[in-house]
Amino acid sequence: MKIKFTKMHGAGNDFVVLDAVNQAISLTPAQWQFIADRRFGIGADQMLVVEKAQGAGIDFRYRIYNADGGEVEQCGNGARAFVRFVTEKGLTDKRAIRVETMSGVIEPRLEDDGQITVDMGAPILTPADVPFDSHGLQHRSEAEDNLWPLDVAGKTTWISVVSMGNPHAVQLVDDSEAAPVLTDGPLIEHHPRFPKRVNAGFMQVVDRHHINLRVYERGAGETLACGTGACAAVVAGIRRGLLDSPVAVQTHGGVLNIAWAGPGEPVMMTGPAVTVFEGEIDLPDQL
Ligand SMILES: N[C@H](CCC[C@H](N)C(=O)O)C(=O)O
Repeated sequence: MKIKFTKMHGAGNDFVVLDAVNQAISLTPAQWQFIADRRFGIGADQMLVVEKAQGAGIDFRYRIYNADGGEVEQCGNGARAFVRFVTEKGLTDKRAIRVETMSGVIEPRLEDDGQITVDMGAPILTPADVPFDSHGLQHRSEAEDNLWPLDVAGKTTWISVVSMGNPHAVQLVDDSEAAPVLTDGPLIEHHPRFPKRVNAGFMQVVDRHHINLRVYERGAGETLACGTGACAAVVAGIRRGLLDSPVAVQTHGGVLNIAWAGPGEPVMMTGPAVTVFEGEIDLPDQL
């Protein structure tokens, strides 16, 4: 099955983007895994599928698949790549676009300087809605935030839990480069207290307007940047009284700028999106 694709990235978080407006796309998890494979396939952290809108007043729908083949609710860097894609493909002439995802409608906007700002919606802060199973745990209050003790390989790790439509567990570390991202990341991702698994963020506060962040992503492993992870980390840092909006989030792939005015308010994310190359893959029908 021949499929045209566009290879893109947002701050190094890389994507294979498929136009499902002009070609029918219906793949199995094994086929998504094949596309994501960096040796046997194209290689990507996530695959993004751009479709015609389904709801009134909505311009597009976009679906997100992790490298492990699972469909997920939200992708912040992907939302910026989506805007670059539909603009470059001439699928819209709008600068502000309403796009429906599995977790609701977001509003990305192409800025004059080429950066893209996305209204990511308000964070979800009730543990059960993240979802996080807090039963039997005693949280620790820090300013506006509740920190939860997570048993990670016999060690207690205090985490904030935040959903940006997708689940995040954010912990504070002294040095993000020395943080146990590759050892503790998968243990947190698959921790039984996260029924839908979780993205594990490791945040180092540099000052009240700057953090370093690494994220071990659900279904993808450590990525060079995580947009929703940057949003979740800034929300957690502001609630803990450690940060003031706006915050520059330094990731291994570049800087994301996050602003949040407080509970009930949307998180605004600004960052880059780059088209790397176009291609066509002859995808095996049976995998
Ligand atoms: N791995 C994430 C999806 C992609 C999120 C990340 N790439 C972003 O930019 O937000 C999850 O399973 O929730």
